[in-house]
Amino acid sequence: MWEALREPFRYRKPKMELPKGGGAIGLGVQPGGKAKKAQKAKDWRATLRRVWQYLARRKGRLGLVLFMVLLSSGLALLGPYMIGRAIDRYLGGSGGADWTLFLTGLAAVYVLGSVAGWLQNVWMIGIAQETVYRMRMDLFAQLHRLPIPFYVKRQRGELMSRMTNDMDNVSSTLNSSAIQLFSSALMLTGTVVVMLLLSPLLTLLTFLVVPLMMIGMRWITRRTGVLFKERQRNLGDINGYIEETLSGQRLVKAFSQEERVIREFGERNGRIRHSGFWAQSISGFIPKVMNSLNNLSFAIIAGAGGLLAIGGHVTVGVIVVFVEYARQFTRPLNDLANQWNTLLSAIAGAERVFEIMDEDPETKDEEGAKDLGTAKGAVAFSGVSFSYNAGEQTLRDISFSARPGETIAIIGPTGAGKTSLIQLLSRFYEPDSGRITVDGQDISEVRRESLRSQMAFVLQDSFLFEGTIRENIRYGKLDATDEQVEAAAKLANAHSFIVRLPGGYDKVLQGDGGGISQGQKQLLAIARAILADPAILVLDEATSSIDTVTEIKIQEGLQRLMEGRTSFVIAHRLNTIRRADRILVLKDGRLAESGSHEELLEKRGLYSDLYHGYAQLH
Ligand SMILES: Nc1ncnc2c1ncn2[C@@H]1O[C@H](COP(=O)(O)OP(=O)(O)OP(=O)(O)O)[C@@H](O)[C@H]1O
Repeated sequence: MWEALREPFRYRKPKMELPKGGGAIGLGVQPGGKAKKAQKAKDWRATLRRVWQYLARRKGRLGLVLFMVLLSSGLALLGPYMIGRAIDRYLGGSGGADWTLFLTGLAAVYVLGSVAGWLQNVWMIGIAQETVYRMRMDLFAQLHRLPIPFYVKRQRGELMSRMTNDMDNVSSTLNSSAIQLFSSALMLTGTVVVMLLLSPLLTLLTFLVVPLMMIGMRWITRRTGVLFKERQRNLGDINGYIEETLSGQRLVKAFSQEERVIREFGERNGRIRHSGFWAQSISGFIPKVMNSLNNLSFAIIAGAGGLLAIGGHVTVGVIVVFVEYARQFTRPLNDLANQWNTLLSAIAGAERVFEIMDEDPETKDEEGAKDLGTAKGAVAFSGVSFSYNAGEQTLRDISFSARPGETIAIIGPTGAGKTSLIQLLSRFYEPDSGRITVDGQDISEVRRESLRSQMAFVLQDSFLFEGTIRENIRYGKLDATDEQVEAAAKLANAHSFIVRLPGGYDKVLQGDGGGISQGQKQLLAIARAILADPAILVLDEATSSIDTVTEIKIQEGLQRLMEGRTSFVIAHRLNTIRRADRILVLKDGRLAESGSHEELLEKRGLYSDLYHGYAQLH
């Protein structure tokens, strides 16, 4: 029974999976010898240095904060000293006349100390917020500069966790812990100096407890450092899982996987509970250990101080000052230990943020890359080969050309490379060899943005943002007037369904087009592409069945969209294929055949087989 109750809380040494490219922060319980430890230390120092680069942008303000820290620490040392001196003077019989002055002075010291502490906090929060603001901006910008392959490998939720949880960790540490650490270190030094000046012997005796404190703290932080880092990673993991299962909600329901999903979530949740429990519980020891050792130091001061006072080596005032200072030096030590953990988890967060910032962004446009300008739409592939992973060629030696305004249908069995071909044209990926040109210009020599601005995509699953229908269509051309938006919607055959919706063009769509049908989503995507008015169009024809009326509307809308533009259609409908100026038949990454419908039928090759097979099915 007891074992069963204990089980969820049993401490298991965490598995050390260090994040890619990062490294554990310093306190070193991980295996790996000296070299690894040195590397880790270097890693966390490098992380701190990078955070410092952000902080350093507000050097002036930071200087003011440091001044306030100095002032408040100095005043905190002065208070007890004044009390000790007053006691000695009183006991020595010289008190009396200047008590009012003394009390006023003491009050001034404490009030001023509080004001300085408050200012230091407010200013530091300002600096921290600005730092986190800049880091968040940089991270978000970087996320939008990263290439598509990066996203293929990552879970969206896990990335979002870096943007939220990890940034929050950095933020809260900068807000308070960082400056508290500094102020604690300062207080500690100041206290020791004054204590030594007052009585070196009593100082030494008081400090007998320090090695014990150090050992206790080190024991604790060695464990919690790893656990905090693990908790952070577990949080990222669970966020990824939540995002994935919520996005795939239909799939989960369709395959009745709810129970399994809940169970798997439970396992992840359990890991967070486990690391969170141990990290918090072990770090919760710190104040207890410190308190006990603090009491021990009081006892030493009282006992040894009493003996020294009887022997005439110190005054009672000095003992009072020591008692106060003992409290003051254990508090910063306590703070140091507590803040150290927060700092560790912030460093872990910052490391995860910088890890993304260090990812290679989309290969930069070549030096001197040109603007494509307004394209006519002549597209040519010559000898293009491509692989996602080294050694596994996805496209081999593809060559074809399309004149402006032509419709090119791309067909072929699943996995033949149709989508990959389109991805190369839009430079989501770069070919291993060969050349792709638009209007005779090698697309690797033009600015990506100028290339993509000449293209529009209508994919099977067109994405709609949360916002009004009008805003969603306008995404194709942000400066379009309301009239232009409506004209595009009319051409796309979307107008009639939009005006029938409550709110019409101002109806707010929930996330990804919730609240409208699949066919309606496609009509909106077509309207968006019409408004963008691109020279080159990429269409991925829907394979899902849509009712005949909507289907006819979509076909009409698409025909209008394709007029006068070079269109690449991953085609599934016979009508589209037959009407195309050229058909590219892909098989196993090769261009098996190309030509018009009639030409290819005459060849009696792969296309003819596919066509007849398809025609029989329909
Ligand atoms: N991101 C990726 N990383 C590695 N391999 C990939 C990736 N995307 C696709 N592939 C592989 O490349 C090959 C071609 O895929 P592609 O998506 O281009 O085929 P497709 O003809 O569009 O297929 P479908 O008709 O099923 O959409 C497939 O074998 C696929 O497994």
